[in-house]
Amino acid sequence: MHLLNPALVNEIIIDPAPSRSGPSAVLLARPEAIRLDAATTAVIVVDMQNAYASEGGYVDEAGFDIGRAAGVIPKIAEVVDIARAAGIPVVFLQNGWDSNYVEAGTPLSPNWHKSNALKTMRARPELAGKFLARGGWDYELVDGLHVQEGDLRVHKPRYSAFFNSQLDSVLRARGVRTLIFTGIATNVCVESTLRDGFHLEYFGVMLEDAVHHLGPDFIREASLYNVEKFFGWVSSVADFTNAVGQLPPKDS
Ligand SMILES: NC(=O)N/C=C\C(=O)O
Repeated sequence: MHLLNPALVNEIIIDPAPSRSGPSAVLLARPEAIRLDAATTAVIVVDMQNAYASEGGYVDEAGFDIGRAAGVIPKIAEVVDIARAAGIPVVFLQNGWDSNYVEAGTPLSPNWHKSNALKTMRARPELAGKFLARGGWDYELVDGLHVQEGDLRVHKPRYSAFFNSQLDSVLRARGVRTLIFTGIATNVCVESTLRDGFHLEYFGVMLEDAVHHLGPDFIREASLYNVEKFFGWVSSVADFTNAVGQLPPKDS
């Protein structure tokens, strides 16, 4: 059974899994609508850690404006709840390294030079060991977003979650084809992961009101443009809610 939005019947609808047999729904998106179902879709929550959205976390201490970051937390909570109810897997990504920063690399790694967390800790030795270390507060997910039974948690040591992590195998093992992206930062880890997903043949959809950027507002526009034009699709929490609402509840 395919539940179509009648308003879309004459529009282009991208179908990442045309041989599916179960119910599907149409997610309104730019530049085209995209068909999704619970069996081949996953929600990816990128790095919603204290580091990126809480006062006193890495990004705040490094001098970025985190004023609007907290605003995406309830949006993401909504997306995650809706996905769980429909049986769509939710993957929480967490960015960082072991507490000795071995995984962060040495001066032979560009990460050692470009990571603003590492740079800030080197510049301010009183902060050494504080940022993005597994086991620490900075690494933990923000209050308001919690891994629940049935969710997946994937650790990642670089901006793209497809490098040196289990993400690709976790997704392929479940037959996932479409990735719904939420989290921080639109222009860094979200975009990097969506781009690498494109090259691995995943269909990436960014929910524009469930992501937040690092840097000036023009970078958000640039990132959304890149996704819409070259790497995937852009949709919203309301459209995701509407589409998933057309799917049967989990175990029904
Ligand atoms: N989660 C991210 O987008 N991170 C961006 C920068 C960093 O981790 O230093």
